Amino acid sequence: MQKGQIRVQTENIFPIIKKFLYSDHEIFLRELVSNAIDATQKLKTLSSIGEAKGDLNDLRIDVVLNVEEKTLSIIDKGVGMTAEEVDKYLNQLAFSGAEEFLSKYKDANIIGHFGLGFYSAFMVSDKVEVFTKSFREGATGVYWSCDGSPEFELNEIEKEERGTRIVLHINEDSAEFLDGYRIRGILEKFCRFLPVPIFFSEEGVKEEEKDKELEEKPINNPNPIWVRKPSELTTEDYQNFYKELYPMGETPLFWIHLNVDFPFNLTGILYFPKIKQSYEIQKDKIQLYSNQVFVTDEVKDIVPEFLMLLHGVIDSPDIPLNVSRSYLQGDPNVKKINAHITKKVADKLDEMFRNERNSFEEKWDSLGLFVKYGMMTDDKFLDKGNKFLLLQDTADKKFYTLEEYKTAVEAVQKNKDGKTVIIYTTDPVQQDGYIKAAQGKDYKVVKLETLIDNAFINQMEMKWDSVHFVRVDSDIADNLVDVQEHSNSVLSGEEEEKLKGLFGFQVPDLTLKVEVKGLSADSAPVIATRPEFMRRMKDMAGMGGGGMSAFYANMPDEVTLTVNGNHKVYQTLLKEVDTQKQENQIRNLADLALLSQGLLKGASLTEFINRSVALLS
Ligand SMILES: Nc1ncnc2c1ncn2[C@@H]1O[C@H](COP(=O)(O)OP(=O)(O)OP(=O)(O)O)[C@@H](O)[C@H]1O
Repeated sequence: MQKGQIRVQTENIFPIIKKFLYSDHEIFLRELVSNAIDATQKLKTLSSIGEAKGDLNDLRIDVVLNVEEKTLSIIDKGVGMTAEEVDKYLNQLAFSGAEEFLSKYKDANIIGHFGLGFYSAFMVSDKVEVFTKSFREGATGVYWSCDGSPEFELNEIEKEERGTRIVLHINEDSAEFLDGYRIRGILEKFCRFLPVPIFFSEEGVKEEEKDKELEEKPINNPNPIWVRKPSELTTEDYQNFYKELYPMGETPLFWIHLNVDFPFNLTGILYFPKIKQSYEIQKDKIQLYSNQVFVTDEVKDIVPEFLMLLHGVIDSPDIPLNVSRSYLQGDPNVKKINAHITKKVADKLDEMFRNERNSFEEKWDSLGLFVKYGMMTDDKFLDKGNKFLLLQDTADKKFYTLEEYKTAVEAVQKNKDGKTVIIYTTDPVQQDGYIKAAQGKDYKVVKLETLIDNAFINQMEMKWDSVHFVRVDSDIADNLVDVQEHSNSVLSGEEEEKLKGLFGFQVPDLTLKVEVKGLSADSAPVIATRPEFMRRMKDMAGMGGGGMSAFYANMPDEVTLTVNGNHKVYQTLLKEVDTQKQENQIRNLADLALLSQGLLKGASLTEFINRSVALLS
């Protein structure tokens, strides 16, 4: 028997490990199962090149909980360790056999790197025992144990089977890990796609209390599709895998299979979900793996912000397992991964747009959100997105790219500064009257009706210097492209002034501006419009935008009432001798216009109804 001291610089590293190594204690299980996986994978590699002799038999990993003895064991049939190896790898903290193995056998898929994972066992254990036997011919069994002090015990034992059994004597503070549901839950979280079948069972439990069927089923799917070649996979495979990840999810729109091996390693599948309403968006749906070990579902920093809306998995051994935010942000690989994913997604969208435009257009309702969000937040994506961003016309529902729209409206929607005026509606139903008026002038009114569009419009006006956006109800149709100075009103100057005076009343919570214009006789008698700038600011404030918009949040809505002097109703109204009746009729005309803007509410609306009834009787 050999006795000795764990060789580390600090006198006693264990308190440090317990406290600081990992904030989440449950990851000890991830670390130990990962080691068991590594040991098994090493054996496969060595066997494939003839360095390990004999049958591999059924390679599996067992996690066994014994509540009576308060132990949790992790058992593998991998390479095992000789006494020298135990001394080298377990007695020297931060000495990793994985690094050594990797430098010798380049392509092996090994999880460990740092030589620290094993020690995480001491976060939850009073004592750790290792029973191991190397695959090497003539090897004998080795026993190692350590009770959390820097002293360890190492001796030879009889052991029949090749491989390693790690027995953790769970400490009092960690009693939560003596619960079968908890352990199964942790395994399902971290080990769901590990490459060797893992089984969980309980000892010391009455036979009839056991769920035999569950114990006979592996915890994991050792062969997830992201590690397979895209050419071997069918649409069904991708859809089934999506179901496996998100059992409640609807069939995704499409997916991108990532597969990079230079300058970093990355595989994965990103799914585009169907989105009906932007408020349904769920972030934190992408899962991050490192060699099939689950790391986190908080992929911020690795995946560009706008792609957090996607679902799926990313697997990269180049992302460290014990991720910490500050580490990730500074990591050059992470930056490259981020840029690569953006490029891949942009290329895929571009390819779909060019090759299957119809189906791209069908998906635009969901896709538009990603594309717009991406164009706003990532300039590289903006460059590509400019080519496949779509604007849908309200009249014939046809889709236009920006360039196509510019060409189509060139003759009528260029303003005096040479900019294309994009006329949009945020609500085709509510703004129907305004849309009809604009269409009467051959304008193409496009739909920009999602939550993100407000911000998108603001940003694109800064990024695209040749366009200007106006909402269809921001002015009378005549003024949407360029403000018309002259007005061919049939009214005299005096009559116009009188009319303006009649409309000079106050409405609570609104700032009204009145102008009299000579519009065509069949246009409405009064049109209420909301100036673009003010409305945008208020919309932004409404969505929680800060800065300048916050200033406008508490200001009253600004509305322009354009009185159509050419409408025949004024011929009689101006001559009306009953001033009360005249006033009521004028108020009603104004209220009808406000109603069309959805701005007539509360007491003003009640008054309008009462006045209308009175006018009828
Ligand atoms: N179940 C096992 N079978 C065989 N060897 C093992 C086993 N567990 C640990 N080892 C050996 O001990 C070494 C140290 O393990 P440890 O978990 O501390 O570090 P690591 O896996 O190399 O890196 P990481 O800190 O990233 O997990 C391993 O590299 C491996 O050589």
